[in-house]
Amino acid sequence: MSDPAPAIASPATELRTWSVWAVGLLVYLLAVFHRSSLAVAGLAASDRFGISAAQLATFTMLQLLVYAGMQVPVGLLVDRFGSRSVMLVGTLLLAASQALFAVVESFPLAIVARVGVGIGDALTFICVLRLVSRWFSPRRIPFVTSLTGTLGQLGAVGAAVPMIWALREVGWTAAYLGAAGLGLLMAVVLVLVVDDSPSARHVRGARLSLTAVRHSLAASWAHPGTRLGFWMHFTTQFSATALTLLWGYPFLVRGEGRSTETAGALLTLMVAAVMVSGPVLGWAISRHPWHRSTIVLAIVWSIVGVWTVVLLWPGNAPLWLLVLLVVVTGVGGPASMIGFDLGRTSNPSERLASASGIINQGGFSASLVLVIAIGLVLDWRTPGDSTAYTPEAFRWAMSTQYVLWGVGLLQVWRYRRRARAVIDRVALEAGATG
Ligand SMILES: N[C@@H](Cc1c[nH]cn1)C(=O)NCC(=O)O
Repeated sequence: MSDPAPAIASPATELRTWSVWAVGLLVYLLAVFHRSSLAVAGLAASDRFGISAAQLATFTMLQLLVYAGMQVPVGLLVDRFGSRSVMLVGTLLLAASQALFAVVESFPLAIVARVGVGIGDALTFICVLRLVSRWFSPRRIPFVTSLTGTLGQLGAVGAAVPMIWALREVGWTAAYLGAAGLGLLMAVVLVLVVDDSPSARHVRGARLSLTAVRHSLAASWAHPGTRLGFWMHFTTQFSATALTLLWGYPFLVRGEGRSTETAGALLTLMVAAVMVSGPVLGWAISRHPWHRSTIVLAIVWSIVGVWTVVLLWPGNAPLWLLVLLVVVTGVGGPASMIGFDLGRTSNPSERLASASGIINQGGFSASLVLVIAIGLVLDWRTPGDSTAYTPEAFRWAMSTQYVLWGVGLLQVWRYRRRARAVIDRVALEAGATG
């Protein structure tokens, strides 16, 4: 139920389409960069704000909380005001918040800045998804959507090495002001290049009233395809997100006895797995849209299987098993993008962004719950106030994932049956291939 296929005929139109996408992608990449820019600055942040490791983790949790909580309002805003306007506000807010983070020295003000980063970040991704569905033909949307999610993760890689370098060479304030400056630059490029659709600079939806909002959200949620998308997103990505945003490094070093270099290499390998599997999954679901949920179930069961072997392994898991773990878990990230495709084919164009917002909430809420649960269980299984977590404590903590997998798999299975009962397979496959 996406927009009618735009006629992508001339090379000039093709070039215009890919230019708009490239700018949208760069803005999303920058949002991921800002989101991740604190991960490598942990020690410097502790010194600057005089905070403990637990307070440092508050930054990550707060950002996730704000991001997840903003998804539905942002979806509604995008349907109402269009991608161009909302994305511009998001980019400026990200730049302003990073600039604030660059100059403040107190923990409460730093929290305000990170909340700003969370809101600005939330204003980005749904806009890019909406641009993709307006600019590309339905046949290309699943692949381009997947490519967007995948390439966007390079923002996290960009946040690692350059930020480590900048923090060391130019110091905290200049490093974060530099990051903010990139946002200003992108805002200018966005204004120059991005239009909401091939035929209009701005595409605005109907005015938002409380009743209209209620009806629109209720209609999206009532469709089993939207719910299936939500639970797919919920179930696939939390393991990878919790590892990359906070717990991967301590788990590999303290829980599995690996050196810091090996842990870093394993987490980099996870990003490589995302890069390779994203386009493959995008291609697979554009060829076999009816089997989207089967692909998701197979991936989630593989993630559960590998984690189970790692957690049951007596002593430290061997390196080959940890390699398998990060690769299979990493594939969960791009697999979550399949959820958005369910949203696209189950909702009319005018509420596509709000449906995407609902779906995007799934994975990030689950990730937030997991990040908190791991922290709580680690503290519970570690004597006193020590943060010298043992491998045994990590085994307990990582096992909390089974609750989320259990709920998610059950819901995917339930809504897959309901969605299949209402989706017209012939029309779906014709739309996807034609
Ligand atoms: N699951 C991510 C996208 C992704 C793709 N590969 C790895 N992760 C997602 O939902 N992204 C939304 C966002 O704002 O990043």
